[in-house]
Amino acid sequence: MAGDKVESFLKSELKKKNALLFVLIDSEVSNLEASSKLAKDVEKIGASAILVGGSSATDQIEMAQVVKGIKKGLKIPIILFPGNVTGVVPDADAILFSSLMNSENPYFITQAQALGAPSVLKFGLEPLPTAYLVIGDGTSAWFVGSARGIPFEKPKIAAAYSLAAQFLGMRFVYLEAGSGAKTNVTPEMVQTVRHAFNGFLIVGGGIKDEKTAASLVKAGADALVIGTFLEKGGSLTKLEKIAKAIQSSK
Ligand SMILES: CC(C)=CCC/C(C)=C/CC/C(C)=C/CC/C(C)=C/COP(=O)(O)OP(=O)(O)O
Ligand SMILES: O=P(O)(O)OC[C@@H](O)CO
Ligand SMILES: [Mg+2]
Repeated sequence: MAGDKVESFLKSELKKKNALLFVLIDSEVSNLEASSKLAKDVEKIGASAILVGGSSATDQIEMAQVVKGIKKGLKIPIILFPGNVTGVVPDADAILFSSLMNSENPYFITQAQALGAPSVLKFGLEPLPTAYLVIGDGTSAWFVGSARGIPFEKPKIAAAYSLAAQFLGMRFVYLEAGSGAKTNVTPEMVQTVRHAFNGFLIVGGGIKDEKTAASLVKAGADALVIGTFLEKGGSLTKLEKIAKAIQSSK
């Protein structure tokens, strides 16, 4: 079984930087060359991990090639972010081994996990046990994952799921508004979840400016995920400002 290298790395990064930037690379959107360059560039400006995945990334060969290509010369970990069993590929350092706890379809709660687990073991990936909570509706993750989205204005529901995740032994919670979401998870929800949950708190979906990033970190997020901003051609200078806001706002 893979050890706890990535989890320990993230914890030590947290001590140094107080909150972390994760960059999401969608293997379907960026080609290999662009992805490798992007991964190196964001490492330079202080990202702590690269997530690779997509809710409709079903081409396992393409995913595997992107992961292998990005890895060359990269020091920060590559963490798989699977939307299905097809998202489990070799050469990454770890995997968000997630259960979409508020899905209406048991496939996304336990079945994909059972089908994917043998490959996680075979590929030596470090599983990061993650409660993946979809907030709101209308996004790919919400639709593909058959989520009953937690309303943005119901932080207590998100906190109850996070507490349940903790009692189930999960060490990561991911509050997901969905890639390209019009509105991000609110700081109020992050704060309420922070009070209930002791582990590593990831927040993503629709984050594209320093002010929002700072407010989510102040509310208690440990890591923020940014994908669409870069997919849409957002500049690295602006991302660096967001990274600085994340790392100095607690
Ligand atoms: C642990 C294993 C093997 C599988 C987990 C399976 C689960 C819980 C899936 C959750 C549902 C789901 C579809 C999540 C998608 C997460 C994801 C990678 C989102 C980012 O991708 P998008 O950018 O939304 O994808 P598109 O670009 O395809 O819209
Ligand atoms: O693409 P964006 O909106 O940055 O969201 C990132 C991530 O939370 C999506 O799964
Ligand atoms: Mg995408």
